[in-house]
Formats: sequence, C-alpha cells, structure tokens
Amino acid sequence: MKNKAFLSLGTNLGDRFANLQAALHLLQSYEAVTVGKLSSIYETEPVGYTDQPAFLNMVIQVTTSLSAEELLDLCLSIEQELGRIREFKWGPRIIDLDILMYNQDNIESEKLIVPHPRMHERAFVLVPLIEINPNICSPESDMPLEEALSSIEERKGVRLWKQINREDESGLLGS
Ligand SMILES: Nc1ncnc2c1ncn2[C@@H]1O[C@H](COP(=O)(O)OP(=O)(O)OP(=O)(O)O)[C@@H](O)[C@H]1O
Ligand SMILES: Nc1nc2c(c(=O)[nH]1)N=C(CO)CN2
Repeated sequence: MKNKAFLSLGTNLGDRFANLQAALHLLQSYEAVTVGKLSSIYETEPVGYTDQPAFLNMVIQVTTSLSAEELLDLCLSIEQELGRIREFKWGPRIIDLDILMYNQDNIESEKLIVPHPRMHERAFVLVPLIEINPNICSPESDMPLEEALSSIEERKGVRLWKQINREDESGLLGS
C-alpha cells in the first residue's frame, strides 16, 4: 500500500449522501485500497454547466497498491456500478470519482492526467482538499494550493453541508 492518492467525489442526482456512502464502501471493499482521511461534505454550486442541481463534494485520501491507471479503472468501474450515465460534458451525475493527485507524480497519458488538470481552478475541490491537508502544494509548481484557492471567486459557492470528524471517518459516513 505504498502509494498515496487524493480522490475527489461529486454527486448531484438522487440521494446524494447515499451515493457518497456507496462509493466509499465500494472503494474500501477492494483489498488494494485503504480509505484514509475524509474531508467534510460540502454543498457546491455547479461549475461549468450551471443549469443543474447543486452538488455534494468531498475529497478523500487513499493508500493503494494500484498504479494510477489501475486506480482510474477502479474509479470508472465504481461509477458504472453506481449507475452513472454520461450524457454530456460537465452534466449531472450520480457519482464522479476523479484522481486529483497520485504521490507527487506528473502523469500525462491518453486516458489519465495527474494532477487533475482543472483542480487548481475548482473551489469545490480545493476547499475539501486543503481541509484534510492544509499545507498541500501542487507537484507541478510547488505552489501552496491555499494560494490558488485565495484567487478563486466562486469559493462562496462552497458551503459546509456535513462536518466529518474522526469517528465518522472510521465508519465511512455510517452504514
Ligand atoms: N485525473 C483524472 N481523474 C479522472 N479521470 C481522468 C483524469 N484524467 C483524465 N481523465 C479522463 O477523463 C475521462 C472523463 O472523465 P469524466 O467524465 O469524469 O469527466 P468530468 O468529471 O465530466 O469532467 P472533468 O474531467 O472536468 O472533471 C475519464 O474517462 C478519464 O479517462
Ligand atoms: N459544484 C460542482 N460543479 C461541477 C462538478 C462538481 O463535482 N461540483 N463537476 C464537474 C465535472 O467534473 C463540473 N462541475
């Protein structure tokens, strides 16, 4: 389990809290993945395509023996298992699982770019990521991500929805 990754979870269809719970339980059910820190859950205004319901977003830290590409395949298979249908770019979704960072690696392949290419401009990613890792820096530029967040206008579209504390973490948001 030597690799450390940060994943972003987002949902804006159906029972959003249950979707996050289900994704966490599925991830944890794989021997090759251990779910570590969980951020709080934030309710966030949709970014990009705005005519859709508000999202719940959170970020988690995992340790894994999977390569980054294998971790992406696992994320895509969990999205499928939870019934995600891709209708159009940035449209509503039951669950979205993105790899934000994988160790300090810079990866650019046809199907995977890490760090996630849009994370630096997304308050719905940076607020929960910084909550669980306050001193985190971008592996590309060494810039503290807190600095990137301070220049983002739509930070006000990110509201705390459910605070997660240590006890919640061990229960992965309850059963
Ligand atoms: N870091 C990454 N995490 C997840 N998917 C990635 C990443 N880099 C590239 N991809 C590719 O992006 C494809 C489309 O992902 P998806 O449909 O979830 O995009 P999106 O969430 O709608 O938009 P965005 O990429 O802006 O978050 C995935 O099938 C995957 O191959
Ligand atoms: N608030 C919010 N907006 C989004 C989100 C998301 O998770 N939260 N995901 C998107 C595509 O990944 C596009 N826009």
